[in-house]
Amino acid sequence: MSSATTSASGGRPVLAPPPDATEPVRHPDAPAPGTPLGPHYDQCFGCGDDQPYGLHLAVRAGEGVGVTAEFTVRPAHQGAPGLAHGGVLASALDETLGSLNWLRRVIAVTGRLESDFLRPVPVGATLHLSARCTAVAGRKMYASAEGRIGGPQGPVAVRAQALFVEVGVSHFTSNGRPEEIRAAMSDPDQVKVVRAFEVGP
Ligand SMILES: CCCCCCCCCCCCCC(=O)SCCNC(=O)CCNC(=O)[C@H](O)C(C)(C)COP(=O)(O)OP(=O)(O)OC[C@H]1O[C@@H](n2cnc3c(N)ncnc32)[C@H](O)[C@@H]1OP(=O)(O)O
Repeated sequence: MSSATTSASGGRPVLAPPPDATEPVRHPDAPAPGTPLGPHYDQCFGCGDDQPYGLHLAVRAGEGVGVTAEFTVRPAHQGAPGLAHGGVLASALDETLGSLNWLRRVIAVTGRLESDFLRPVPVGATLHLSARCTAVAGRKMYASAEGRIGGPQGPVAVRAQALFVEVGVSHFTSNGRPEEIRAAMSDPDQVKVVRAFEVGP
């Protein structure tokens, strides 16, 4: 196995939780299963309503620390003629996985995302996504996701494993552009402000 996919100690794959990892805990105030989470930021490429070429991913809370989502591939998302671009599919997986943090009420960003592309996804197809948090170790959250085509029980077209790392609000306020931060903080939808600046996706 290459050094890119193994840890420095013991040869454990970097996306395998360490032995002291714990079960993920759903926050008591997490939305009930089936509740749409809505966009966390209107300009988000993954879920924002104000991104004309964005994915407009519709994520719903699932059981435990799990979510489901749908993404319909549009012509703007092509790589090969008539087929979704792999980077766009990885974005859909990333956004779905990132939404898990809202159920834990933790601010976290993607540290590592490993994707498998198993079947081509045509324009017009709807990708039925599901993601779940598998373990937590300190600031690290381990999670996996898959996307099926032809229906929620259809064949798996894409899947991913990911590591998210908990960060403070300063991750955004120190690194993001001030104009976007100001605009997002003045959003009259205070739930969105809390998600963007106190919790994340
Ligand atoms: C303005 C609006 C705001 C909106 C907010 C909503 C969010 C929206 C997002 C929505 C979109 C969806 C989501 C998105 O797209 S989020 C956007 C994409 N992600 C990023 O931009 C993150 C960029 N990276 C960083 O900022 C830093 O590298 C982070 C914060 C990740 C870590 O740097 P930091 O200095 O803080 O911590 P550390 O280096 O001590 O690491 C801590 C631990 O983690 C382990 N580790 C780290 N990296 C990796 C790796 N690659 N593989 C394996 N392990 C890794 C590391 O070994 C260590 O483990 P241990 O030694 O403790 O055992």
